[in-house]
Amino acid sequence: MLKAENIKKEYRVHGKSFKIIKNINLTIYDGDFVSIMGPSGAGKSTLLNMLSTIEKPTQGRILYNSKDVTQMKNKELSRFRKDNIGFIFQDYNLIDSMTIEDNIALPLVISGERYSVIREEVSKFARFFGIEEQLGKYPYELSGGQKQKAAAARAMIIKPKVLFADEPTGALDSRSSIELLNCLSKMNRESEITIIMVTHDAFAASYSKKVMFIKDGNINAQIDSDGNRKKFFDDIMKVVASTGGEINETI
Ligand SMILES: Nc1ncnc2c1ncn2[C@@H]1O[C@H](COP(=O)(O)OP(=O)(O)OP(=O)(O)O)[C@@H](O)[C@H]1O
Repeated sequence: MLKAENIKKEYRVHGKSFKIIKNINLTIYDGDFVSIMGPSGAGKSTLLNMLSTIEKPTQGRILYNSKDVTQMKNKELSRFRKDNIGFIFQDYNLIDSMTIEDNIALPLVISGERYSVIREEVSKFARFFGIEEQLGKYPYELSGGQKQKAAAARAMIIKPKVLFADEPTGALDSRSSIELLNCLSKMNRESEITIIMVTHDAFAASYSKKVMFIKDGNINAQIDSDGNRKKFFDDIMKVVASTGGEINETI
């Protein structure tokens, strides 16, 4: 279980302070799939970065099964991330000079896994994401959708407990978005990995089980899916309309 208690984030720019996250409390249960939505500049990525331990809150606690990650020192935090957390970003963050196979394998190479295990795991995840044909290629030879699937395979190969995704479909066309969202949703169902995703896109959010809306640094609404994706999409759009939202409604 992941809990944020009274978290606040303030940035100081040229001596002026900006309160980006004002006071957020939330609980995310194991196996959940949560989207964070809200207008541009609302603090979605800032919240995601704090939940994923990339940034520390100015105040408040973030607890993973009662363990406060805001108190961890660098070494402990690195180990914690390596064992528990996966990331996918809008711009893939693949290493251009390495093949897709080597990109996906990288976390296991770093952790000193045996070569035979690495090969087996890479082909398992490449199969899951439907990119076996791309393993020998370099990132520039792939489409955006294929690159994002490779990035997702690389994030998943260490079997994280929580996968954080910041606008993972932001640069993808609708077909690639659907394929990626189907993979994420399947992974969430089958391996019970918790997924926390920032998105502008109500269609992408409709694949999750819960949407938290943030506005002006606070959570101002939260809705749950009853399993019917189309109905959930309509529910999301209603909240977006009522809170006045700047949110995409692709498809
Ligand atoms: N390191 C930083 N230093 C100063 N200000 C920052 C920093 N990171 C973010 N901000 C500011 O915090 C605010 C929220 O940024 P954030 O990226 O969390 O918003 P967002 O909701 O994810 O927006 P978008 O949808 O446009 O990506 C913005 O005004 C941004 O300029």
